[in-house]
Amino acid sequence: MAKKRTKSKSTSSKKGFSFKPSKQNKIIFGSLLIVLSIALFFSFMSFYFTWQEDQSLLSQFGDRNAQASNLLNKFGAAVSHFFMYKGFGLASFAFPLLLAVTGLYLFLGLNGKGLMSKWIWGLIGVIWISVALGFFATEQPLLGGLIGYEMNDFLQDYAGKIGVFLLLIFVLMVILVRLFNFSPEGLGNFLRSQRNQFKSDLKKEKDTPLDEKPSDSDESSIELSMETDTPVAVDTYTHKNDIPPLKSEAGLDVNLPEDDEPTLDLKVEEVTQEKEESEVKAAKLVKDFGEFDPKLELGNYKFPPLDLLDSHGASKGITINQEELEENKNRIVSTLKNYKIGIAQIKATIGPTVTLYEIVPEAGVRISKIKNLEDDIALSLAALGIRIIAPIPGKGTIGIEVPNKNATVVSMRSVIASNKFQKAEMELPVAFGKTISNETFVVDLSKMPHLLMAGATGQGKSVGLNAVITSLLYKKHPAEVKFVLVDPKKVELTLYNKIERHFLAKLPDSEEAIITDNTKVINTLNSLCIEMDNRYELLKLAMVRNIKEYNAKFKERKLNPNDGHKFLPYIVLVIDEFADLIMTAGKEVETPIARLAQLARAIGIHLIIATQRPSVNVITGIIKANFPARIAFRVTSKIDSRTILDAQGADQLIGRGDMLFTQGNDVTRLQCAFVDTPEVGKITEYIGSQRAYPEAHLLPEYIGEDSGTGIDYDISDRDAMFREAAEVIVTAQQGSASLIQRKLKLGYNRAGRIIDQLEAAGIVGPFEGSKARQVLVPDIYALDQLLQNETK
Ligand SMILES: Nc1ncnc2c1ncn2[C@@H]1O[C@H](COP(=O)(O)OP(=O)(O)OP(=O)(O)O)[C@@H](O)[C@H]1O
Repeated sequence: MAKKRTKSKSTSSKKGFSFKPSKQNKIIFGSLLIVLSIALFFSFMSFYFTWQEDQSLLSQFGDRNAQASNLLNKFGAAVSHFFMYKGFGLASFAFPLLLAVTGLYLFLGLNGKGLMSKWIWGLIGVIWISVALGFFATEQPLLGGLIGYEMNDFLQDYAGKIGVFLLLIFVLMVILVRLFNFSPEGLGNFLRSQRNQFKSDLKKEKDTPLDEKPSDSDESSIELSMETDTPVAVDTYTHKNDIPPLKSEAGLDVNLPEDDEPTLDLKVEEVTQEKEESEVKAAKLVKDFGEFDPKLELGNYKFPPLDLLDSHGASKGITINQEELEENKNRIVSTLKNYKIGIAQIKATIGPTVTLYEIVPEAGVRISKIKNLEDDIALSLAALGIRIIAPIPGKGTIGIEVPNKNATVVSMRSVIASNKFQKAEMELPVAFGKTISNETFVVDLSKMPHLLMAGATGQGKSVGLNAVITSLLYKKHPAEVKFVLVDPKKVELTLYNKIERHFLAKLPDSEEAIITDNTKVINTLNSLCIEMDNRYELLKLAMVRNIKEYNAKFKERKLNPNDGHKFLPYIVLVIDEFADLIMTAGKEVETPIARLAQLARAIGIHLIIATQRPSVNVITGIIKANFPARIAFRVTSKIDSRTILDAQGADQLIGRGDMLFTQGNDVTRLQCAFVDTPEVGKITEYIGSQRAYPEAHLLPEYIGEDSGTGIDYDISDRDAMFREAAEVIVTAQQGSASLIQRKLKLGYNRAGRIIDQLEAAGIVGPFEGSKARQVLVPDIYALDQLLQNETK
């Protein structure tokens, strides 16, 4: 390898600027050039002071006794005379520089590809400087040297002074364009940046005493005037006193586009480097401490055992009376015959509450005919709650569901113990119950992503909610999921108080975690909206798309808690009686619920809403549109069924946990798992008796509309949208924060603050509970008057 490398190096140097391929020779020759360049530099320097004294000695170079005043004696005097006097004057300093650069290239064994162009441009520069000095410094011919003087003279004889001047300008342009990529825009940018820097320097200078200004920058300015010849740059440079060398060099480079590029490169490198660094750091942290375990704080937490649940006599399995089966079959066949519908085949599937008779009609029978006769068939069969499915989706058969005389209870215990639930690899697995074919039905709440539950009173909603919560309690650790429970009925969810410090979330200042007061519900919903916004911000910072990816990244220790990152538990909001809430608080709850339903799925906030009044003013279009997953328990009318499911059928259910579930398209009939209040009590008792977090999970604080009453706001402190908000309120004659939110697309906090400011300004009245505030200004004209009088 090593051999290969030396070989390739030597071949590349052959192509470049090298005389001898061997490394030693290059070092020797390089050192010679460096030494020579130093000798030349000192000779040239002292030439300016000694040239007159030494001039007479030039002819006596061979005389050993003759001593020159030049620092390098006769050698120095002769060489300087040749370069400076007879040659290019001051520009000759470029030769020691070029020699030194060449020497360094050779000495360090660098690839000498660019050397040739350095020499060419160096020589062009030398000629230009010497001619320019010959042109401008006519009084001091030594500055331009003989060549500069003579060339100038020669050119002026043909082109005159102006011609030579223009020629010098043109060559300068060529040098600037070719060598420094000069362009007018670049110059513009450069001057602008210099002006800004100059301004900021001036500002700084005001703070620093004048005598601190540097005086040692002359050397650099000489060097630079030779190299770049850009007075602006030199001028600015001398004004600087604290710019690091790298920056000042870049600043002096007239080639601005090039100047931009390296900084851009540098940024990109920084980012990738940072990323790599953080990844390495994360890997090291994981190696040292293992992955982050959110459950560690309650490491000894024990999941509730199955024994806490009752089997409700379901261990016996489904008992079906053979006679009943036969009887039902015969009645179906004869009834259909009455309507002239022939049956080719009939099959029964026995479920916990209903038995499904699957019928294959004779060829030529139209399905629509059977569908139309649904009510008549039901009447003839004289059984309660017959549901006809014509045809069964995905099958060419017709289904008739007939309730069993003795329904079997589906116990929560049996569904929790089922393999399907135990092995469910879901984020939020929920075991609802059993299907008609007696299979356990498990769905992922995080995929739903929100659930609407409706049904007439006493049909099993509360049991359904308990089944959902119980499923999650059996599968999730307190660190992984938090519940926000809203219970306007005040009795249904109280049992969960015991697990407040394990599983519940609440507002910082509230005493009770379970919310029973409607005004608190509004605050909680708005607080959840803030939590949602905060979580989106975290997801954005972490560059992930959803809570699952975020938590995975956090566990891998790729997200720094010092930057505000934390493990995010799922939040499940359960509202037991939505109708009551929407009747009293109206839009104020509908808007945040709709917002949460629309946006919260990615950040792990899921809503479960139950209502016993499934009318359109409760389940509004906006709510429905955002709740694709719906459960209907038995309802009293076909209209209610349509309101919930967009299909009929819920009116034909038999109650006691008999339900229809839809997640968008198909409707599945299920028997809800039964979990009784004492069982829930035992579970919460079991969890509640274990070590808990110091307090319930705290939601972000929400400053409600009522909190700002009576506060005198300074006019200058008003929100930028104050005026627009006032116009919206006055035009609509409705003083509600949610109106401002909607019309001006503002956040809850901000709209709340604006309402307070409007109250302080006397535009709206004080907070009146669930009602909108009174608007005290009748029209826009009066508003204008009021605001004008304020500023006087
Ligand atoms: N899945 C079920 N299996 C067996 N029985 C059930 C089931 N669900 C409900 N029941 C029975 O129905 C009764 C009423 O249920 P639940 O309290 O859930 O009704 P609800 O719809 O919440 O009523 P409300 O709206 O008045 O609160 C229960 O006490 C229970 O006896």
